[in-house]
Formats: sequence, C-alpha cells, structure tokens
Amino acid sequence: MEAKEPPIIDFTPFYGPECAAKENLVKELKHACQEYGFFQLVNHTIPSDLQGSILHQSKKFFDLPIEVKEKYSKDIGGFNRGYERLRAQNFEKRTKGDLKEGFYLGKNLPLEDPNVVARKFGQGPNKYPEELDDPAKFRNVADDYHSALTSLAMGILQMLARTLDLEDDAFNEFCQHPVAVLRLLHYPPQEPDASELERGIGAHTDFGAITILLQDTTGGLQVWNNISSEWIDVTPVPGAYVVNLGNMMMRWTNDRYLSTLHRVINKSGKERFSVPFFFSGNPDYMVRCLPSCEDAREGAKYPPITVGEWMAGRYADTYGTSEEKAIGELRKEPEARKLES
Ligand SMILES: O=C(O)CCC(=O)C(=O)O
Ligand SMILES: [Fe+2]
Repeated sequence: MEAKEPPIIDFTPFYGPECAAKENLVKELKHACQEYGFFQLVNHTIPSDLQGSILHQSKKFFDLPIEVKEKYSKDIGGFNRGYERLRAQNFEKRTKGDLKEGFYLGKNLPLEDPNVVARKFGQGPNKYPEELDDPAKFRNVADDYHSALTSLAMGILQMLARTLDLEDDAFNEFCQHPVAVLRLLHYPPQEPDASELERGIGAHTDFGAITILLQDTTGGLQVWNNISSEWIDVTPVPGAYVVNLGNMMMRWTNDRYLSTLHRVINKSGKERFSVPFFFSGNPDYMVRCLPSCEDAREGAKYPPITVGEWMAGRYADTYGTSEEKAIGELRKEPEARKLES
C-alpha cells in the first residue's frame, strides 16, 4: 500500500446537530486514529487572526537578544514555564541537540491557587516577557490562545470518545484542571553543510493525550509510517491544525490507537515557527485501559498510572535525568536501528 499523508478532516459537523455528517466525522476520526495517529483538522472555529497573532507574538519574543530571553529561562523558578534555549532538548541523542528554541506557557495560575499550593504537576504562574514593544499584547494573545485551544481539545476528545463507543462526556473528568502546555517554537534554518543527523526536533512521540499543532507554511514536519517504514511529510495546510495522539491514548486503548513517531528537519533555508498545544489532562486522573479495549486473553498491556506520574517520568526521560532509559527507548525505533547497524 502506498503510504499517504495523514487525512485532512473537516470539523464542521461537530458544531451542528446530530446528523449523518457527524457520524461520518466520527468514522473519519476513528480511521485516522487507528491508521495514522495523526490528522489535520480544518473548520475548527479558531479565528485565523488569533492564529496569526500567536505566531507573530512568538516571532517578536524570539527576536529579542539572547540575554533577555535567558532572563525568562525555564530553569528559573520551576513550573515548567519560560524560555528553552537552542539545543536544550536532544531526542535522538546523536547530535549536540535539537536545532530549535522554545517558550513554554500554560494556564496562568497564581501561587495561592490550591492546585499550585498542592504542587500538582504542571500547575503554576506563567512568565511573560516585559521587554517587548507591547508586553500586554503578548500576554493577552497567549492567554486567549491557550483558552481557545483548551476548548478545542475538549471538543476533539468528545468526538474521540464517540470513536471508542463511549458517551460524549467520557473524558470530562480527565479534562478538569488540565495540564495543558502551549509551546512556542522557533526553528532556525539548518546550515547547508549540516550533518545528516541534524534535527529541528528529533524523532519522538508526544506524552499526553492529544497535541494540537499550528505550523507556519515552511514545512519540515514528518511522521513515521510503520507499514512502509518511511518518513512522510505533513504538508502545511493554511489555518489547519495538525492533531496527533500522545502516549496516553495508546495506554487507554491498549494500542488500538497510535501515538506516532514524528520529527522536524528544517532544510528550507528559512526560519520556521510552530505552536504545539499539548493537552495532558487532570494530574490526578488515573489513565487505565478502557474496558472495551482490553484483550480477551491478555487483558491490558499497560498498568494504570496517574497523569501526574506519567508526565513527570516522561519529562525526566527527555531532559536527561534518565538518559539511559531514553536511549533504550530510541533503540527500539526502526530508524535508529538502521542507523546504528
Ligand atoms: O514543530 C513541530 O512541527 C512539531 C513539534 C513537536 O513535535 C513537539 O513539540 O512535540
Ligand atoms: Fe511532538
């Protein structure tokens, strides 16, 4: 079978009454989750000017001098918010690090919020850069965008519940006080003579439930196709969201749904901007295999784990606190085996 790009799915029926088109949407989503773990979503009602604004504010931040950006380092003050310098992440562990810089934002919660006081995973205050021409604009756009994407994520999960023959509200508890991370990303163009191993972001799967990614028109995102064993480009569709399933979905569905390897290589000669939104749910929620997905003989492949424990472990893996484990996981990937042998 010829490998194809992940499908483009029209979300319009979600906003309308029950009808054949809505049933068809559920079928399309189910097919995408089983065969690709990825799809592009169009007609999702997030205004294009809000999408343009978040990309614009992101560029403004990354254009600041490095000393200013470092003032907002993610390493200062905890809460997983703020600036992450070039090459800080290194998914494939075969170069000096991924050729991108980032800025992490979440829902802005004050220090006295009960979930922050209780040190729940991923809950806390944002950092907002003061040195921009219009700092209030950055703040408003980031907060509005985060809240719009939180609603979209809940809508998508409602439809994904239907694909699993569950009630629409099946993921409601999961969506309470969610860990939801907005990551502004800037990929400088890679040098023409860069190593073949140079990556904007190395091959990885996402940790959470779903990721909703806005990419500019540069291109460079690729997904791994397990059947044809090749990397497939995800061609930018203006205004669309690239949605992919994270590891939690595999745990829930006992691997019926895919959490697919993906990477970015920016050979365009231009800088690339993207904004993934990672929706990982309520830190106290126990992710366990859905009864309908248990295997008749083998039961569930993965033991139950809370969102908080799962996320903390996965972050530790990618940020080097458990480097050996991360390398061990990468070795399982076909591409890595090929390159090593
Ligand atoms: O920038 C992109 O297109 C992908 C980013 C990504 O995969 C991630 O941040 O997990
Ligand atoms: Fe990713």
